[in-house]
Amino acid sequence: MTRTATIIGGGVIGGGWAARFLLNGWNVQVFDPDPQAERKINAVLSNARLALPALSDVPMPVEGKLSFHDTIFDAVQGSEYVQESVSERIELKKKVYAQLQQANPGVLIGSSTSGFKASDLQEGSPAPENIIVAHPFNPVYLLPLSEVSGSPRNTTETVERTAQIMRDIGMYPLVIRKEIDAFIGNRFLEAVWREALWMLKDGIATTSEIDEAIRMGFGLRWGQMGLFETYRVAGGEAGMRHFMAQFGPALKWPWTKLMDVPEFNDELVDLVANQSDAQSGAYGIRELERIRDQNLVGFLRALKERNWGAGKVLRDHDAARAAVFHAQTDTAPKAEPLTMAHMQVLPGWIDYNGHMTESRYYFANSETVDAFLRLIGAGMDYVAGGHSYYSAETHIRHLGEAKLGDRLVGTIQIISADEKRFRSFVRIMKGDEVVATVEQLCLHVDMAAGKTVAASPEVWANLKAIAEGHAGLALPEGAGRAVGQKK
Ligand SMILES: NC(=O)C1=CN([C@@H]2O[C@H](COP(=O)(O)OP(=O)(O)OC[C@H]3O[C@@H](n4cnc5c(N)ncnc54)[C@H](O)[C@@H]3O)[C@@H](O)[C@H]2O)C=CC1
Ligand SMILES: C[N+](C)(C)CC(=O)CC(=O)[O-]
Repeated sequence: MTRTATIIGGGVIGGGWAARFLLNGWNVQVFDPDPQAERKINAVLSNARLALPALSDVPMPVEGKLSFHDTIFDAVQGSEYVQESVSERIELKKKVYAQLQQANPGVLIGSSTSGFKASDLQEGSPAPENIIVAHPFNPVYLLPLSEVSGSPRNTTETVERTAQIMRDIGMYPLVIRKEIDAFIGNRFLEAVWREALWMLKDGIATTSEIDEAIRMGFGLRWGQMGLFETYRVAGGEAGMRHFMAQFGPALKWPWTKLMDVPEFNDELVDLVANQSDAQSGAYGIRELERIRDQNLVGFLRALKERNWGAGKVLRDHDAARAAVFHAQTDTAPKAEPLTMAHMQVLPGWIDYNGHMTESRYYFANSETVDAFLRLIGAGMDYVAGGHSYYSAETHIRHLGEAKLGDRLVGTIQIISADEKRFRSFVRIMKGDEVVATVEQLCLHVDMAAGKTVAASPEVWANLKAIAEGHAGLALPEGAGRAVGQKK
């Protein structure tokens, strides 16, 4: 059954949450009194639709339904979880909770607050145990971190339930073990922000120079190793102890002005805003958001490739969603082509003609055949034992078009098989339409010897059972055809 989340406050952060829930298949019910809220959320959603699916290697869930409501009462009906993202004013947040808890007693409320502790937010509530902090980072639809911070009034179950909801939408819940203002991320960022303001105020650097110092250097390191792992490496072979011995004394040197806060006045605002306009004013905000998103997708893809940091979260989320599709594949012989793979045309699969690029048809065949090999017992364990199937010949026919977001299914029919080979006919289906067929000959090889040999008795028995099931099927139209022009 489709799950439902309520978003109260549809600004920068509420819009990002709405996109993350929707693209992960949840229905989303929004309340925001701003008449522009619907337009703004749709603008965020358009950017998110381009970015989030580009991180996925398995089909995205079917997008949930987005609805806008005139009252908090309506917006929270039938909802399993509320993400509150109204402006950072504690009285406003508490007023919203009172209305939510009256309309839907027992509903779990996560707050996006950047700094209020859960115990502050819970004050005066009849059900404080159902209010917790789930603090995200912008853009919420791409960055996985959600700082989950409860008070002693929250039960362990509530904390875990919140964390699980975050995981369900592909996030990384970092449960904060001790209640503090601003949690971990913002406590850290606030220190950096103060130092940057001091450098501007003292005329040491411009906004642009400070940004270059970050993005040309340590910012790149932080995104993949954080602070401590980075410094451990900086200690050389002696690691962290050597690093501490070398740089520990600097803690007492006047490197930072952390204890002091620059006076916040119009002069400071003008200084920062004018320099920022000069630095980045040539771009519109939505344009900057798209540039940021594309860069983040590239970084995150690189991390995913290495199964490292935030990239590991992406892989785990893919694996959880892939399990749903695996449950919809065939697991036993039958007298029909077997459904082996479910795919979705993702942004990186599109070519300059605006449709699925040709190499992805080969990929779609590989996904289908690899799943088939796992089914007959020739998966990765078998390969680790030194035997595998290699493809010897492949013929792809393009019969239709697949466009961004299309959902594809790969079916396989075994045309012939013996102990040393099989000839397969894969249909790449979009609904009932066959968009491509891929005919292939695969040979069973001894990988060390580099030659064709008979498959193990178990693998051959499984393959034979499927081939016998398909023996009565007609030779598919197009099978055995050579490449050529019709006369
Ligand atoms: N902007 C950021 O970088 C981040 C902000 N946050 C937190 O997220 C929350 C929201 O911040 P932003 O989205 O940046 O602010 P925003 O100003 O973009 O959006 C706030 C939204 O709340 C709406 N609102 C005001 N009163 C309301 C009410 N009674 N009911 C429903 N909606 C109401 C406003 O109309 C507005 O659309 C804050 O608690 C903030 O600290 C958390 C992480 C990052
Ligand atoms: C500036 N901010 C305090 C609202 C930032 C955050 O809360 C997290 C972020 O996205 O940097």
